[in-house]
Amino acid sequence: MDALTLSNHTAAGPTPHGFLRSINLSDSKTTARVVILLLPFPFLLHYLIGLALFHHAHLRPKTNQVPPTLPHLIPLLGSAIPFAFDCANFIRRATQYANTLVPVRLTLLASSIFLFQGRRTVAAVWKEPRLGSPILIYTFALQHVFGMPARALAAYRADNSGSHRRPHPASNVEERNRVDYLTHQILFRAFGGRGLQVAVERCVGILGRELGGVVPPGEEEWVEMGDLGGFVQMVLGTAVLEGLYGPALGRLSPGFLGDLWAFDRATPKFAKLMPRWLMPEAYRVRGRLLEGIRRWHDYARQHFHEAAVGEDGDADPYWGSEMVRSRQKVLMEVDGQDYEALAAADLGLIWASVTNVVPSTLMTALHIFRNPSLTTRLRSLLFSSGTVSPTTLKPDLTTLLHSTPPLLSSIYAETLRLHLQAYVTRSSPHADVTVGGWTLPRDKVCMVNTYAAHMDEGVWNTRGGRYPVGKFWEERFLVYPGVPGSGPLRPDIEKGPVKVEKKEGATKGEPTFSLEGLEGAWIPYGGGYAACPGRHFAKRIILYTTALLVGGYDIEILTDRLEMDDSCFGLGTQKPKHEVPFRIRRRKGGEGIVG
Ligand code: HEM
Repeated sequence: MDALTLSNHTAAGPTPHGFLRSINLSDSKTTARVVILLLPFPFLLHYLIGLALFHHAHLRPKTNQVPPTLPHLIPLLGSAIPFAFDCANFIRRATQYANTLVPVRLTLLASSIFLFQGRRTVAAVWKEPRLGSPILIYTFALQHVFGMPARALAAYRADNSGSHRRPHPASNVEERNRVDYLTHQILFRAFGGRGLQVAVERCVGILGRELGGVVPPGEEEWVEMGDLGGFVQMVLGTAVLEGLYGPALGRLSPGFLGDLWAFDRATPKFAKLMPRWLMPEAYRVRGRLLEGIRRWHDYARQHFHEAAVGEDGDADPYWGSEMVRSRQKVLMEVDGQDYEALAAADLGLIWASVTNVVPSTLMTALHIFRNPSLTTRLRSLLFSSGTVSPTTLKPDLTTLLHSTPPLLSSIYAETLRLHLQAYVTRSSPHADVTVGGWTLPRDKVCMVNTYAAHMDEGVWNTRGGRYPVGKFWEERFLVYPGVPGSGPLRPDIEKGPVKVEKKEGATKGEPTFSLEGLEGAWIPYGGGYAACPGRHFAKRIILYTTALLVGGYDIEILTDRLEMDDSCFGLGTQKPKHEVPFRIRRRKGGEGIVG
């Protein structure tokens, strides 16, 4: 008889004591088997207790409770593996309870973070001024992704004064060390008002020049190319980089833009703290980028003079813009900063300003040009609305902003909804904070995931499942007058008091673009005081580039294949997994007037 077979049976079966007595523990093989059999029990027990607490918290919620912990098997490891490696699926599963998006606490390698999801909860996070600072994630990124030296990080870590003009009353950080507030002010000036206008004008001018280099004016032959992604990265990437940071950076380091895209692909690995020996090439690329920025800074320090500032009152050929000049002055006053630290800070800014707007434009264009009838329809609207001139075939920036065809606005919003996969991070360094009926403990990390919000079937209108949340639908954000059930929100949910943007293009009988009721639901740029400072710039660049390509060029996509790459989940805009071959030619002026 096997040593595990029970010897002490009762009428009702073996007793537990009999079971244990019956095991022949002197047999080491048997002991090992027993240990192996019993090993999962503590983990299972831990999981079951977690599960019970999790359900209890949702079924009998207390006012302002801390979000419950997602049950997990292994205590210290927690949900770290699916969080890091099965990101998109895990986030969707972890934030759902009874088909509703809910906040949840995740255990990750002995620490914990809080995911705050659900459109009303997210809207409440945006409105809470104590959650207005992203300094925590900013510091993490500067250290682990952008390579800022430790001596310079101390000032960022110490800054608990917040992003607002008035420092938090419990903070005693000196004014010149308020790096969070000071850098935000510079960004607000650069990407708001006049700063925004001249920056966009510079970028679109360079975009025209770059396109002309690929498809020369006057030529109407098709040019075939291997990858639309590479093409947009090159022409629009150059336009944004040079428009914001000036011509010297790229001239002194000709491989800079290529390295920036290689670095972008490696950012998830840097964020997961992968060491140098596991990805030496990525570290080399980052080293080259930092060296290129230092070279540019040195050159600008030597050559800049006030008279070099151009007619727009902003650009100069050395630093590139007022934004960069101001950052140099302000950051050099902060404790512990030096030229190396400033290079890392600028790598962060350059990465943020190029690597989302370019793939977002690419995906907008790709969705349009993959669908020839959509291209024709949009082209016709661009000409009939006066957005694109029928003679030059170029968009007019002012008209584009004031009378964007609602279809183009809807395509833009739908592209960002479908492809934005970013974590937006907040914390409250001084006190616990209650938002939307949930409490975030002091100094804990609160994250909002844009993908979870954008895939929320409880919020988005799918016209009864005809247009699933995971598929592109160009009309999702259009409201048709007199058509019940049109518009981005599910018809059966309350819009609530929130209104993000006025409807555009309201002409009798025609559809209008609407973001009504979507605060906390459509969040590609984050939200609240710390929302992406480059969002107005990004919107203008995406709309302008799309209108320029649709109005002035024919583009044929030479493949039906479109799979998306999730490897940068959490860090920004999705890109296609494969190359997208295409051909492009200029259209003839005057031909564009359709319908
Ligand atoms: C489609 C394009 C873009 C998307 C989807 C996007 C998205 C985001 C998101 C989600 C955040 C976090 C916001 C938050 O914490 O609430 C962010 C932050 C930021 N974005 Fe953008 N962004 C885009 C383009 C740009 C551009 C063009 C610039 C600069 C010109 C820019 C500069 C920044 C900066 C500097 C931050 C960090 C701000 C801080 O320190 O708080 N972004 N962006």
